[in-house]
Amino acid sequence: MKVNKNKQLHTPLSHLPLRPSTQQLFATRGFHSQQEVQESFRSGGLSNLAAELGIALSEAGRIWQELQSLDHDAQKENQISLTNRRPVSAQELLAQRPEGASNIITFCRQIDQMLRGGIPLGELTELAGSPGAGKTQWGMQLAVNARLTSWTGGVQGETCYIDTEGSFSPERCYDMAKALIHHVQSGLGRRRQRHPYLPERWDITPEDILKGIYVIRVHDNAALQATFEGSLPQLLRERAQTDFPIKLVVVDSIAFPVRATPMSVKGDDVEFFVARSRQLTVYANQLAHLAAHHDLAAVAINQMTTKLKDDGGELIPALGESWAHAVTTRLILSHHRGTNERTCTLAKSPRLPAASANYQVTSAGIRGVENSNASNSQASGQKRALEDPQMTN
Ligand SMILES: Nc1ncnc2c1ncn2[C@@H]1O[C@H](COP(=O)(O)OP(=O)(O)OP(=O)(O)O)[C@@H](O)[C@H]1O
Repeated sequence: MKVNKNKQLHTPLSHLPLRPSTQQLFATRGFHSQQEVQESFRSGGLSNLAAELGIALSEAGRIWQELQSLDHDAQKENQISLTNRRPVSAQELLAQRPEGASNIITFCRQIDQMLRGGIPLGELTELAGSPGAGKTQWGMQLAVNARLTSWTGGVQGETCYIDTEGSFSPERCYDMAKALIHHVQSGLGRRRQRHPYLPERWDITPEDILKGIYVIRVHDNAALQATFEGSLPQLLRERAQTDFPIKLVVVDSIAFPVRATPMSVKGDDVEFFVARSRQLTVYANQLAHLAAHHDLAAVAINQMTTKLKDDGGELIPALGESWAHAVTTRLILSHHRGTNERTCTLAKSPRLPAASANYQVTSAGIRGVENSNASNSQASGQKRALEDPQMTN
């Protein structure tokens, strides 16, 4: 049994937001503080911790990682509390919401309804899907849509597109931008009959839209880290005071560099896994922080992986549980074989019910599928452009 050496200096494990099964394990094996767990790890790595807890190495890795992510959250909370110690009521938080659109329209009516307006600003959204589901098409379409003006229900912003796979296509973006302008322009005449204050035309070219999409190509994890810590925050600051601040950051994909680049850790696979999960938690926190601080939508594109089960395999988003916990909203894209129809499923949201809606990839970009039986949006409430059937399809 482990002896409690320095209890008074450290928060008891029972006071930490750990999973009940982890709490119980620590209690039965005589671990009372984080310090004791760290000492066990330092003296012989995960295998020592696993032996002292009487569990498998992989389980010890998971528990170690659970503790590490708490450390990171605590650091972040400390940073925040240095600048803002006053509790804020929920009513104040609601009143502090910035004016104007708070979502990036997806251009698919049913998906916008499902998400109550589109991809939310101020938080991290994950788009996960199997190869060919249209993830990159989504990333580019959102980048184009982010430029929509406030009078079309848009957020009137620019995009930073972090391309880790080399799949960003300026030609495809150009086509989408052209189609978007055409779509807005062609509906304007009719809209002006009801809303005469609207301008006669949207004075913009596809080139203007492309100029507002900043692409950062990164080839490995080190470059991604440097981007999150340097060039991305710098770009956000530079654009913040302009008429078109960055309103969307797309990482396409977050999985590729993290899964492909070996982490600089010594030891076995479990330590590698722990280092990777920790790195992902840091990325998720950085993206969430930038999203909240700059009131932008952070979109991380993720791949799918097969989880082996007794009765076969199940396709789930890659990168594991701690990443899944860190994202605010999770959307899963799937492709119906033999058709162009695809489904977007809202798999995780802190405020919306689970739902799904269909979409297709067309030459003009991502578009909705009207009257689709497969659509199952339970969400009600529409916003701005959604009230106008001209804007989404
Ligand atoms: N100009 C276009 N017109 C119509 N469909 C297109 C066009 N360009 C791409 N697509 C369709 O988009 C799909 C590929 O989308 P995308 O590259 O976004 O997939 P992905 O989910 O990112 O895949 P991966 O994980 O392999 O990168 C294909 O089905 C392709 O046919």
